[in-house]
Amino acid sequence: MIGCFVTGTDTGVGKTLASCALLHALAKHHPRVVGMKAVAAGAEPDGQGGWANEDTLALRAASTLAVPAALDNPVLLPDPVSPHIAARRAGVQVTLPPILDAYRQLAAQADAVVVEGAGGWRVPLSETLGIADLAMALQLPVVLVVGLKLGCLNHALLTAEAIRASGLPLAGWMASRVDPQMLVPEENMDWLRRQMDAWGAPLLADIPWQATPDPHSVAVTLPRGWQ
Ligand SMILES: Nc1ncnc2c1ncn2[C@@H]1O[C@H](COP(=O)(O)OP(=O)(O)OP(=O)(O)O)[C@@H](O)[C@H]1O
Ligand SMILES: C[C@H](N)[C@H](N)CCCCCC(=O)O
Ligand SMILES: [Mg+2]
Repeated sequence: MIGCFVTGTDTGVGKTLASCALLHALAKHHPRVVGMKAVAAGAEPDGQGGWANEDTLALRAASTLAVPAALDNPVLLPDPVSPHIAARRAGVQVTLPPILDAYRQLAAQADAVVVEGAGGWRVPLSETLGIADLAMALQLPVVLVVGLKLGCLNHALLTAEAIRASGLPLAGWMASRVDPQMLVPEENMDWLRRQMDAWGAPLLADIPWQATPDPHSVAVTLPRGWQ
């Protein structure tokens, strides 16, 4: 069973796009791939009389294994805010055991599981629990998505350092060119690439700015081993 945990330098940097691309790529050689949005903050009508999170729906569309919502999105919080606040507002205490149980059930059925975090590495899930704790409990290699924009160099290095401190392997990183107006993007990429190389983290994808995000077009660019 292949698994990874996708984190980012921030919220809104392209983790969902990157996770869907990983699923499409892995599906080329692994018949049963599934995405997991362990903790989702924000829900929309699902068109079937219920509620669903848009990241969960995107991951589901990129998965080849259909599973109950309790497995691919064990925690769904209505408000699109930090999960610890969304949970408090919903009267929910986010704890690890139900999430780990859902992950184990997915891992038992799938050849590959891609778990998308929420926001960045240190986002709180409760007063005592955070995204990093979840990644450590899952014991998965981490893929870091860097939203390429002014400020991302600092965020990328801080996040890489924190992942290293957690003891989890940093399997690689992806750049997502979220700001088409960014000045000197290649110079930023060059510095990031050298820093991440020094961390032993290869660049897995350089995702161009896409007016309509297309995970299939990213999947075909991933290195061997991921597809
Ligand atoms: N390379 C890109 N080009 C253009 N738009 C992008 C790119 N990457 C991400 N986006 C857009 O930026 C927005 C945020 O991306 P996305 O939802 O993947 O972020 P995220 O990191 O998954 O955030 P969250 O913490 O909410 O899960 C989306 O509208 C997405 O389509
Ligand atoms: C609601 C949003 N789309 C994400 N799922 C959650 C982002 C939490 C960010 C918290 C923070 O770092 O300030
Ligand atoms: Mg997302």
